Amino acid sequence: MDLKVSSPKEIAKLYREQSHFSSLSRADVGPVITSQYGGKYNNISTEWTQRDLERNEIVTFCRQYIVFHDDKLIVYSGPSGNCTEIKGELLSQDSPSGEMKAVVRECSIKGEEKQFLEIWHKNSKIKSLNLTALKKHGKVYEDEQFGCLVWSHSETHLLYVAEKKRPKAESYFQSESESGLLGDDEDVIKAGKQEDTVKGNQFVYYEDWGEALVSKSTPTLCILDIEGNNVSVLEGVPEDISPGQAFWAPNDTGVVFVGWSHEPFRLGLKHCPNRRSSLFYVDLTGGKCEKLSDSTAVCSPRLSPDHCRIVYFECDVYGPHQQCNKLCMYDWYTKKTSVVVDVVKRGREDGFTGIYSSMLSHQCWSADSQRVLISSPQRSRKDILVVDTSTGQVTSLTSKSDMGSWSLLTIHRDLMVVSCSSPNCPPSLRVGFLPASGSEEEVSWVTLEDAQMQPEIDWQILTFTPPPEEDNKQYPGLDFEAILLKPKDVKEGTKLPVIVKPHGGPHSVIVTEWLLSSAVLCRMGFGVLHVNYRGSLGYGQDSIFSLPGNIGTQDVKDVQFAVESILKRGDFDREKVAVIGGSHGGFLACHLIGQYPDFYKACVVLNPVTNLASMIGSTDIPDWCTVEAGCDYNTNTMLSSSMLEQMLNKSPIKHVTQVKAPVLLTLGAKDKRVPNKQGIEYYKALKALQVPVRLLWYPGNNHSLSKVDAESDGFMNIALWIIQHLNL
Ligand SMILES: CC(=O)N[C@@H](C)C(=O)N[C@@H](C)C(=O)O
Repeated sequence: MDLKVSSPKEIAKLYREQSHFSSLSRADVGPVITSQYGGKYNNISTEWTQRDLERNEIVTFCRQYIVFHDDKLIVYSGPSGNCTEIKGELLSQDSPSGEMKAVVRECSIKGEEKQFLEIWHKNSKIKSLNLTALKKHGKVYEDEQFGCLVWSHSETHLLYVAEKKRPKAESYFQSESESGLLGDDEDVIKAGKQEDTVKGNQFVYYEDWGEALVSKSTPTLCILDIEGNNVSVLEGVPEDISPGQAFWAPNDTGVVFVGWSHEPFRLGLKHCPNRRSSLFYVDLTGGKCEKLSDSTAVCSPRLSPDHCRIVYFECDVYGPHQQCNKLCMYDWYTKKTSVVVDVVKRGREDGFTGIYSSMLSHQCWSADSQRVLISSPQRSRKDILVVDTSTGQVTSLTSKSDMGSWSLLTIHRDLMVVSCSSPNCPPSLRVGFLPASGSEEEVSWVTLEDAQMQPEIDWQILTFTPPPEEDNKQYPGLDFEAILLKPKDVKEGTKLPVIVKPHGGPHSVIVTEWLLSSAVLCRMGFGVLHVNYRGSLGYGQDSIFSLPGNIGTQDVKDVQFAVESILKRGDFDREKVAVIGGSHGGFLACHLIGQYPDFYKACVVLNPVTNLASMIGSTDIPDWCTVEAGCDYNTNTMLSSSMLEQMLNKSPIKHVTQVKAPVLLTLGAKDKRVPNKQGIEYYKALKALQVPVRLLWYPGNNHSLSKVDAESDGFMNIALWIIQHLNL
């Protein structure tokens, strides 16, 4: 069968075209304004990201909209201007009244990177503080894990997280003039102080928080007194705790934050909400710090609009990296904690399968402080759920819609701003009012920004029941799903080539949302099968727990079963099957070509796990290797030969001698999660076995391989590799 699109020029054109669709990253609703004619309206500010292939970067831009309403229904809405690119903003936040805006900006002055904290009011920047020159702390944290920029309720102070100031280190052999003690560092003079220096500490190792959090080691809570231009580092946070995700307590008496334990050493945090952490409160006057939650793993605390309660997610420490969350609630005045929504072992009759999001939206409460909104995978969809905090009842706002997946961007006085998309429809922007309790299903959405549907793509969710011999004895009766993308209007009798894509994690999920590379592959003429094998998020805790100890078998067999099942339908060509996977998905791809050597005709792996036994000593998440191999973990765990054997036995490198499929590897030079030595180990084995192999090396890229050139070059190479080896 000829592909619709197969020449490099045509593929690049299609990729360029499809990468113009932008994604929503944020929305903020301004205060309600009453017009001179009595009509009420809100301004909505949205932030979008888009790949700019010419500039080789992801650009962020904003667009404003206006929404007229009567507090229940939207009567008129539309954009109020064109897009504007946002540059250099690390963090930004409107004040609670909407009168002011704070921005942390990074810019280069005379070739040196500086960070500024700016306050904007009406049409001017009223303050710009050079945080770098102040030298109260290191770089400001802009990441989602720790970072925040929060106005006090009184709008007089700002709270943010920054790296703890490190004493200047110098060699024992540095002369006084070289060391700057007699020097003329302009910023030091302006700041009015000389720095303490420590000799012999230049090469001291600082642990960091791993993948995507490199150079983030010791976060501190910092407060700017806006009137006094004074930045202070908050005291009272316990020495063994790294604080983040902070906000002001009711009445600004102190600060509430999540504190992660960093003793005896730091473990990677990205995709790992299962790290020992608690909710803390530090009092501003006495510096007294108290724990508000038990020592489990917590994240995303959010204060209710009436300032009486805090909701947050909680899960177990260690074990599978991502699990079903509990939604907990702390009452500020009674100091009592309750579990609002518990862990769900198996999907419920009403369709609710548990909470699997890693983050709550920054604004997630209904106006009356009774209900909380959560976007979460529910099997292969992502839906917006409403939780009644007094009854624990969960209702889906979106499960009945045709759109595949929904995310809440924000909610303000019950006006919800959401993003939705499907595998054949890029993200669009919608708004709607949260209906009264009990009538949630009556929600009516108004589209602010429509997306261009891709009519050439067909998609569906397939459900599979594993054959009896593959049922998990400890967790029987679990099913799983796959999302199949197929080109529309295929000539009768044509058998399509198919690309199988198992996701990484393994405790993650692919939902029915816009997926750029799959959309392009589908438009080229491939069937694309995303398999959410048992162990994926969104199917209940039992499904997650069924996998550790069984990786390399249960997940591999589920993927193979899904592919074999679609081949039986007759639309696909059994001789033209390729597999692509990244990380644990790469682990599965390598297993599949090793265990089914005649089945797959081409394989592509992105930063794959190939040998757990060799990965454990170099990854930022050594616990992942032990837990997934079926062993327990705690920080005192010392390796034994039997553990290493178990890890090796579960690894795809065990099957490498059987491999026949040509393999393309794409590796990130700076991957801390699955260090590139994993890919190189597999590459060398294939070379020795004379299996066709090609390795692409992306400098400056980490585990996600998400820099624009790595992603686009990677895509082209992947597509051409598959075309070549499937003889298309
Ligand atoms: C927990 C984790 O990061 N596991 C990796 C081995 C992995 O598979 N990561 C996934 C989430 C990825 O797609 O990068």
